[in-house]
Amino acid sequence: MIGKLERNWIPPPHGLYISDSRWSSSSSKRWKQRQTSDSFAREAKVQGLKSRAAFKLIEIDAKYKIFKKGQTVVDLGYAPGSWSQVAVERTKPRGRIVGIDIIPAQPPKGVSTIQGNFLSVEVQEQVKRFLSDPDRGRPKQELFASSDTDGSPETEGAISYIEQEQHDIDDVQGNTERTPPNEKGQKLEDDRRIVDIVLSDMSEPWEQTTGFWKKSLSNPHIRMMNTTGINFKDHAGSMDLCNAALRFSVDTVRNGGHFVCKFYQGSEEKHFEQKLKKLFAAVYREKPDSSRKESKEAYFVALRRKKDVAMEDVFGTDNIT
Ligand SMILES: C[S@@+](CC[C@H](N)C(=O)[O-])C[C@H]1O[C@@H](n2cnc3c(N)ncnc32)[C@H](O)[C@@H]1O
Repeated sequence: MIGKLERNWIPPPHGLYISDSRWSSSSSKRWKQRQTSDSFAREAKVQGLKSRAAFKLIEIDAKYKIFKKGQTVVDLGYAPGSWSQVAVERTKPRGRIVGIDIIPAQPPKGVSTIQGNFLSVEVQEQVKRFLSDPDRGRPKQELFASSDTDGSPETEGAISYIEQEQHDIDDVQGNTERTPPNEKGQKLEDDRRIVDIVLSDMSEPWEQTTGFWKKSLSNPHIRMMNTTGINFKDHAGSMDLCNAALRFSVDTVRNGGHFVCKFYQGSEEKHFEQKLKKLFAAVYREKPDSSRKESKEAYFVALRRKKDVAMEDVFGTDNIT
């Protein structure tokens, strides 16, 4: 079903929306009503996608062409998983997709997942450890395939499995001095950053009509960022998540890699945009057609990570924790 996703996909026309975006006791009923009258939700169902959110990423990719075969993609706030589904489809056959979410969810096919609060430094470190093996989470049957029907996977600029192996041999044999000593530190730093794209759609949890979380002992929904309909609160919460995603990207995104991040509009967004511009060559704001008009959500699309930009260049010396 997901094979129907095309790069030049044209969004279906909008259905009728119920204008109240706040969540109240009767909101579940309204949500269901809205889903049935929403052409994006209907289309998602037809295409076997886990949510209508997929179309936001499809629209972004149609415009900016961020995906290529073989990429490593980190999907922050992946659940229920429609962005990851799109990423798997567009990076196959050798791409690897790592999803992180605070709530437990069934991973979409071909996606490795880690459950945890991404605002926690420990969780971020766990994700980095997972990523540090460039082979981990990559489809095995494709890794050793001699050919594939779509042509060679594009891993332009990527550290492939074979290249990584060569690095290890060079280290053992002391061959690393081929790189001039003054550039060695930067080279090692560059080699460690092996993520091609960080996606963050972190915000309110997806609607669960039946669910474990309401009964959960750890009650995870009170720890995640839930949208409230109170604009400044949603904005502040989303800026925390955006900053966590950006910090992580400084450490993990390779030169030339990309960053897509949802935010709730408000006074801090300009400052965040300036930080993005320090790390990326081009920064755009997007409000995809498939994003509900009444929602204050929008997306930053930041393209082509620049070389030689450190954490303090982006966040300043006071803000390094
Ligand atoms: C709008 S949903 C993402 C939808 C997803 N992009 C898709 O296409 O299916 C937002 C997700 O962010 C997650 N989230 C919110 N705060 C988080 C946090 N601090 N750490 C990890 N995940 C978080 C929520 O649990 C929720 O599943």
